[in-house]
Amino acid sequence: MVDHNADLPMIEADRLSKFYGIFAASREISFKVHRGEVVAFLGPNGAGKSTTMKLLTGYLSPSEGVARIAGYNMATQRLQGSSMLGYLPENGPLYPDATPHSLLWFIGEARGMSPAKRTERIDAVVDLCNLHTVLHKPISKLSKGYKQRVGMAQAILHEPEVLILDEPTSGLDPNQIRGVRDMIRRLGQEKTILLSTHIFQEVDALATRAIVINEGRLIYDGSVDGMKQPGETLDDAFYRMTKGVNALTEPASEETVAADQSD
Ligand SMILES: Nc1ncnc2c1ncn2[C@@H]1O[C@H](COP(=O)(O)OP(=O)(O)OP(=O)(O)O)[C@@H](O)[C@H]1O
Repeated sequence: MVDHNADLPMIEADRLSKFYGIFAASREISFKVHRGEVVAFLGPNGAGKSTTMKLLTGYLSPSEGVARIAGYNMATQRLQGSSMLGYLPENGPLYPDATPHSLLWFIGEARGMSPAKRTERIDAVVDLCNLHTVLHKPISKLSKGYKQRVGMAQAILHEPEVLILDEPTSGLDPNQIRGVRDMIRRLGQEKTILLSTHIFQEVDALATRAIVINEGRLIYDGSVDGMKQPGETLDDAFYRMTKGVNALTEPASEETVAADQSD
């Protein structure tokens, strides 16, 4: 039985690790996100953000550690945890042959909603995500922006308290980015949200707290402003913390490499 008190973390990574052979995609990641927080999940390409999000949602099983959503262990109580959770995966919704309407209908059914409730909720998310014009087109034929909106619609269909959003604005045009950001801002007034992004403007606009991972390990968990040293932008702070991993810069000089290895 889960104790639903106000202090219960809505998202909890408890020493989560995922190994592929000897490679650790994430290693002993621990953090808690409390009700009403909007937290940015940052890290260079390949840092382990999507892996950690998949572990938290129960989509992947951890090699070690426990993922909890609203106190439910996602390995042993996944159904209960999933009922509280909406997840936008990195590559948007699957089922390319479905239409947004048939996908939402199917997901509503799978989540145990009555036909009347399904109709009511589909109408609501179609309005919220502005899907009217594409409702009966195959998802495979939709633009990236519309696919992403269908992904958001399926994530919020059952009015979950917790949202895990993996790069919700990636590949969108500036107007679509603004629309998705506005939606996240509105949802953030009521929900607990963990969102990964590479757009620092988005971090400043939406989140008050940031969790940074690099090479599978958690390297920062604190306020967004606390990441920055005096005079630094968020961009500078991220570069310093992750040492320019994956940055498209000139190869480091031997001196720099030697200095890097000494710490
Ligand atoms: N199934 C798998 N088998 C082997 N390695 C994997 C597998 N899935 C992910 N990885 C590796 O784990 C590491 C972390 O990947 P992950 O997708 O979690 O990174 P990410 O931080 O989300 O990156 P991005 O910003 O590019 O989306 C990468 O090096 C990736 O190649």
